[in-house]
Amino acid sequence: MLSIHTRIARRQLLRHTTHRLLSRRDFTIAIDGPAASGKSSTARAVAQELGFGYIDSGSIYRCATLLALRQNITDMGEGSASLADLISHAKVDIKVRPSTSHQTPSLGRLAVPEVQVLLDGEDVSREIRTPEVNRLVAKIASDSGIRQAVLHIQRKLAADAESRSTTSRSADANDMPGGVVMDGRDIGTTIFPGAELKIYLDASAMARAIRRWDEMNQMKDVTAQKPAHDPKASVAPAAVYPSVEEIARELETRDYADINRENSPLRIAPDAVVIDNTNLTFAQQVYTITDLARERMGLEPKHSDC
Ligand SMILES: Nc1ncnc2c1ncn2[C@@H]1O[C@H](COP(=O)(O)OP(=O)(O)OP(=O)(O)O)[C@@H](O)[C@H]1O
Ligand SMILES: Nc1ccn([C@H]2C[C@H](O)[C@@H](COP(=O)(O)O)O2)c(=O)n1
Repeated sequence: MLSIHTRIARRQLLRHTTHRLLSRRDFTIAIDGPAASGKSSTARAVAQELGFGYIDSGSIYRCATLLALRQNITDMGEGSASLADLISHAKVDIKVRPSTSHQTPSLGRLAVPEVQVLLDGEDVSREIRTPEVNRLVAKIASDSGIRQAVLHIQRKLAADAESRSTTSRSADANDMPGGVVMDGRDIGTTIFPGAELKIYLDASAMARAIRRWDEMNQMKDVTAQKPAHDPKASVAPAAVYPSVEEIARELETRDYADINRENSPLRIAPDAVVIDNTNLTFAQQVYTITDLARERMGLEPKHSDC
């Protein structure tokens, strides 16, 4: 026979555990915005700060595009159904590796986890970001059959987001409900219209193009620093790296396609918080979002001074 105290303690433990289980995916943060506005770097840092899972929805469209290129499907009229079938039967996985160090000078000291994208077990993280994929992805993403297939993958990945959460939660993250941060173009409008926090991240077209250009040049520098005996170390010819103007044109073309497509176009959700980060530091934009999330979870904001 259990004592009354033991029974009360057990009941409290059960209630606490149930609350923790129920609240694992209680909080969803949707981050939408145009290309290169900082969505994925911000979403990853926010996820790590809050100990949430992270899903890069654009990478799923990129996987579909890679499949299309590999199968030579470029006509979305005829190929749509077979590509939708291919992607819906493929296993897309997004693995987050927690980071403790800053990645680039522009990001300061904030940790931005690395993300690995697996397509049927193959690491395609680099292959889905090639110029060929960049050129085709907006066309693939405008197809309604593909969007429907990707929607199911997105919701499934979110459902087991807990296994994706960054393992090194910040000091007080254990007191928080679980959650997921997903970035894309239609997360707050279509995928999770009930998300607890919706952010529309924007920046001027020139700031976005310069940041992308900087990013490419940093990668070029890293490649150049590899030892000369490494056969993979040869620096790609300069012509491979586009100018800021070319990058700006590519971003503009992609934004135009994303905003003007019929299915689930890029829109600002009516209840979204719009953050223009043209003149913000990376830390300012990340902490603005984590503090908004903390407030909505009933917790004290931590960075009201930055
Ligand atoms: N406030 C900021 N100041 C300076 N650089 C920033 C800032 N925010 C993000 N960046 C940088 O801008 C670049 C683009 O960011 P990111 O890749 O996160 O954009 P994105 O919106 O996810 O892009 P895409 O839609 O093409 O996937 C990255 O190099 C990132 O480090
Ligand atoms: N929820 C989403 C996410 C992405 N897309 C499209 C739009 C982009 O052109 C493409 C690649 O996205 P990125 O990796 O650059 O974020 O995928 C979309 O339509 N909906």
